[in-house]
Amino acid sequence: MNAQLPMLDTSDKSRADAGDHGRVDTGSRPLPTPAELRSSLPLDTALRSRITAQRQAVRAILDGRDDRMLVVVGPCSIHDPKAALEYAERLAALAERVGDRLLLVMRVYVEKPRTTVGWKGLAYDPHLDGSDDMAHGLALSRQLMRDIAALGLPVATELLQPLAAAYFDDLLAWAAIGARTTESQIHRELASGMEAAVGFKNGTDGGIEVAIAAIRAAMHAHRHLAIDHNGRPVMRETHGNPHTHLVLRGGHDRPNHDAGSVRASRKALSDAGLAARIMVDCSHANSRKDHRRQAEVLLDVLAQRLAGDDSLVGVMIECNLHEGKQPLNPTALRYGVSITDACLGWEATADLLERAAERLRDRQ
Ligand SMILES: O=C[C@H](O)[C@H](O)COP(=O)(O)O
Ligand SMILES: C=C(OP(=O)(O)O)C(=O)O
Repeated sequence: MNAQLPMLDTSDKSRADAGDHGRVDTGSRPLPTPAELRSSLPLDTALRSRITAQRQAVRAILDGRDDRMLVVVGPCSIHDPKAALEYAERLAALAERVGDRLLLVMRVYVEKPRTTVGWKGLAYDPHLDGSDDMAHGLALSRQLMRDIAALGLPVATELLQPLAAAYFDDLLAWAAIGARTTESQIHRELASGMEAAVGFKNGTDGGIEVAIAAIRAAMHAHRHLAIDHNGRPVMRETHGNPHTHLVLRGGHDRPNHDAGSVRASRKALSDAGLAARIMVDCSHANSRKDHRRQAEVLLDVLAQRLAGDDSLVGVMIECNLHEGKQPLNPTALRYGVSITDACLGWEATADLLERAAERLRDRQ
């Protein structure tokens, strides 16, 4: 019990020492703490209240107190803050036009999970060149989310690296835990401490059981290991998040937005004693990775909703200023085009959402 612990050597030299497999850990670069970044990019009282109101609006839809549909829409990933802000300005104007029937929340995805390897997002590699200037990436991400929230648009993101969440989670109205991390206890703990509502994607194989288990886990209070805003390790206590839900994204090229799959998901939720609230991701395996098919998926979900399925509380759409995707070549990038998954273009999405709002109005 009283054994002497070795003194910790935190010098760069120690970090660069060779491991026993003969390879070197190439070192580390210090980053600002979340507290430091938050104080250099603070939220004023008006913005704080606005974000509280945005979160309440999302929760009201999930609780069935507001019969509008939640629409999480925006680029697959953000790589150019200027284009993202132009997108946000257009979306904020559209949100006003359809706001009686749809609550638009912008995807501001700054962390990307990769199937194997690839560019990991603005927060990690903002110069898109492998230099991984994370201090700049985290600051850019926070600043962009703050600018978008200030436009009046609720902000959504995928929470991937739990350590990154504290840099921007005070700005979020909605968050996703992705298909590759829904089964992770660490992400369930993270979701259990979030103020924002959290959607859990079904697994990449299409299985919804992992998401249902995740919802149950995140509803509970947890104690877990974490780093506080000042960078200190802490035992964190979470309160449990009552505003979580299932996101159907299909799996292995098999969609799961059809009425049969939605019915089966509703039953599985109810068998687990959970509220039937489902969002359909119109992209990924539901579109069979063909971005144009997102329109068909959305119209199918809308038809189910109009036929009386109120468990369908929301949809997700991957959309950018311009359609499609492009390879990541930092010296030859087309403005407003995705460098990760292919997206619908702005006009097609705006038209689709105007039509969706119109149909929902007709039902009233
Ligand atoms: O939504 C984005 C992608 O589908 C996800 O990040 C996986 O990307 P990858 O298969 O290209 O790595
Ligand atoms: C990575 C994403 O989705 P999924 O986790 O469903 O693959 C995404 O929505 O960007």
